[in-house]
Amino acid sequence: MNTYLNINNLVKKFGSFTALSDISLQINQGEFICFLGPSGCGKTTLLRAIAGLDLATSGCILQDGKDTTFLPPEKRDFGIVFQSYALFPNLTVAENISVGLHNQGKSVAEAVDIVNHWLGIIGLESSAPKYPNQLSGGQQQRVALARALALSPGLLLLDEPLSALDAQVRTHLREEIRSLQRKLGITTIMVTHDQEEALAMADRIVVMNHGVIEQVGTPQEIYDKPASRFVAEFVGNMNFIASSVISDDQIRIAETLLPKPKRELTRGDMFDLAVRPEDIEFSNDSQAIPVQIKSMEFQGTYVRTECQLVGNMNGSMIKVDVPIRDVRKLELANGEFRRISYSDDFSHTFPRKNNKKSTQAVGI
Ligand SMILES: Nc1ncnc2c1ncn2[C@@H]1O[C@H](COP(=O)(O)OP(=O)(O)OP(=O)(O)O)[C@@H](O)[C@H]1O
Repeated sequence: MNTYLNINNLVKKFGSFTALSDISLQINQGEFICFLGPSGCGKTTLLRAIAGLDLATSGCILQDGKDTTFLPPEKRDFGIVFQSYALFPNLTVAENISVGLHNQGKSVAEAVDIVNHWLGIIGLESSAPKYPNQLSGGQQQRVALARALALSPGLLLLDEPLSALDAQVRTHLREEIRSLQRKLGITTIMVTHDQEEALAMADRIVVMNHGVIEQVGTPQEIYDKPASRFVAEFVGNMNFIASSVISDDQIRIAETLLPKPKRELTRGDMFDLAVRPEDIEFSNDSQAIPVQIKSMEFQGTYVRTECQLVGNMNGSMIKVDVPIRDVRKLELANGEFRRISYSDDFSHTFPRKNNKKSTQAVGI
């Protein structure tokens, strides 16, 4: 695959504060990449460095083989869409889309053709003479997208483009953006703090925290094989169950002894066993872990139960998601004592956060 954007050892400082610390990342031609992370992790700063809106302190950025690290934005080849629609309020929809085209030296006739083409793609042909304040948020964001794409950039940058929209419009527009991006084959980077959005849209997700990259991977890799405790905590739901290694082949969770996972764990280690709620099941196996069901919440396609480990009644809850068709078979009820099990293939181990000697279960 061709690398389109090559970011090497990028550092960005604001005074003495390091917003980006030694970021290296390769993005392939045509990929849809999401920068995902909590507020303040540096994702917008990285996007702005790529756009030239904030210059990097050190490191380099190559776009299509050309060093763009210190080029001003107007010398770079990208289109950008911001969270706030950033349309010119005094220009019509058609004029908003054509602004950059005139700057690019297109004739009036060429610009009209291009504008009509994009109005057709975003389904707003009849809105050409309207002003931005006569459009809904979703429509304005479509116009902003058309304006960015009308210039045929090599790179599309999207800075939380959906976060100001209501849930239904957001889901609809994310499908539209993704299918348009696939059709055009344009390399795209989207900043988001919404993990669902990233999991649904991205070819690869770059998970960031405190100015560093924690993990780069496909949505499935990020979800199934979180590379760090931070990723495991940030993406999806995860139980962290306090465990300890008591012998060469056994671990202990509360009062239950279980086979030791086939991982680098040695006798005496205290660790958290991380398991997603959907990867735990209620089991009739007498070796499984005894719990008491403390709450049940109907969630449509599944029921989320919160369970407490028997023998550790002060510990935090373990969440178990039961598919609705199993709920009927299992006849679960609040307050009941049951057993739960998990598979080693769908569990992870992380060093105990506050490495105290304890058998308390830590749920999220
Ligand atoms: N111009 C600036 N001057 C000083 N500090 C800044 C500046 N811009 C960003 N920062 C700091 O750099 C860090 C990263 O900011 P950034 O906007 O990249 O975060 P983010 O991950 O995009 O968060 P959010 O989702 O809240 O926008 C933050 O701590 C922020 O306060």
